[in-house]
Amino acid sequence: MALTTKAQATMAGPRPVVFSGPSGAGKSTLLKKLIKEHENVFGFSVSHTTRNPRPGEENGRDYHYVTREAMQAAINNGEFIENAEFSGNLYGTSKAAVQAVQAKNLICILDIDMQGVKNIKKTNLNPMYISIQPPSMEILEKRLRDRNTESEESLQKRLHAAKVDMELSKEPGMFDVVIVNDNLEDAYKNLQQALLEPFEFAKHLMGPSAAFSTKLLRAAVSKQTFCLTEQPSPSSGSSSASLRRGRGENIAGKMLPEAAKEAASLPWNNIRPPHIEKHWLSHLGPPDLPLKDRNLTGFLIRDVTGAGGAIGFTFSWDVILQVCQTQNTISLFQNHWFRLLSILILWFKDNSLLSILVISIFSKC
Ligand SMILES: Nc1nc2c(ncn2[C@@H]2O[C@H](COP(=O)(O)OP(=O)(O)O)[C@@H](O)[C@H]2O)c(=O)[nH]1
Ligand SMILES: Nc1ncnc2c1ncn2[C@@H]1O[C@H](COP(=O)(O)OP(=O)(O)O)[C@@H](O)[C@H]1O
Repeated sequence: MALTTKAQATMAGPRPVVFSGPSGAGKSTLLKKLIKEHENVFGFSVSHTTRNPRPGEENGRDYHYVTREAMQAAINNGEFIENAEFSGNLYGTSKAAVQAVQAKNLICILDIDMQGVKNIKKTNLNPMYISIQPPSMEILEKRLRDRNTESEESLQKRLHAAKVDMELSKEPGMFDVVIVNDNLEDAYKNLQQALLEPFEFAKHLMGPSAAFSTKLLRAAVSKQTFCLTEQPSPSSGSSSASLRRGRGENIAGKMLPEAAKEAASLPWNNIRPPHIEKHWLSHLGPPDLPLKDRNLTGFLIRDVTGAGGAIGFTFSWDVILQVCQTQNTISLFQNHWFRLLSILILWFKDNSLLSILVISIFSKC
């Protein structure tokens, strides 16, 4: 057995995660906790701002604190992915800030306001969007007052912006996940669930190989499409063969042999919690969605067929099967010649384009 994913060539790194929500909703509180607990997985995109640092904030860690002139010059120079005016100050995400996180192969977390969300949607960053909302305006105001960081004027501006934000965030499709931060523990649990569910499953599958799981988590969170297989079988020989050919470097690198060993020793029943399976399958889109309209940017593959080792292949046999099942072309795969042809192609050519071509041609049959 093996687990693998492969990113589409156009993806620069793991898929980022955007956090937005009214000032005082609890974004920083939740983000700091998340990043602290998973520092090998998530990295914070340090924005630029013209506002003054608050006590305890650090230049370069919380924000890059700059003058309006310097920031405007950098914006004019094309150094920013997005920027916005909020409560009388400029804020912006520089290209360098995101690149710095992605260069470490971490999932980049952005904390931006609603204007930022709208502007990011016009870029090709393709993040997951999470909205953190307060339980009510009254509670938001109390938290902002208790935080004791704002003047009355700044507080009023934030409360005004919060009303607009809370309305806009209800727009369908604006966010992938909305978390109401009432009880902090519950909100954090929900956040973890949204981000880490694939990871939990992977951990369950992979056992205690933390380093591998971490890599898998990154892969899992950043890919939009996951494929599950039908029939587990305890074959891991083919995977190690692929490994020996040095094809396992993509996500798991040197940890793969260890992971494969662990996985081989796991019992085969009881490894697919149904709710997680449903969650993953939902990423494939509705069954009648044509292949070309699916957001097939990557796969998490369980190689259970013994048909060539999923490691290193963009599309293993089971993935093709899964994709085609959703397209009702399953009968195709009952054709032994086609099976043989696809296995041969996958075995000899680690070439995703060719696989896509084969799938496309045959799925139209
Ligand atoms: N568009 C955009 N908004 C940002 C950026 N950095 C921070 N913000 C937003 O600016 C707003 C004010 O942030 P801040 O002054 O730290 O106050 P706080 O949210 O009350 O802690 C928040 O809604 C942040 O999400 C950025 O780079 N771009
Ligand atoms: N669930 C919660 N219950 C009570 N207080 C909270 C909760 N979440 C955050 N806070 C507090 O509310 C204030 C605003 O949170 P913060 O993380 O600074 O919000 P944001 O980053 O969205 O502006 C902080 O003082 C924080 O300690």
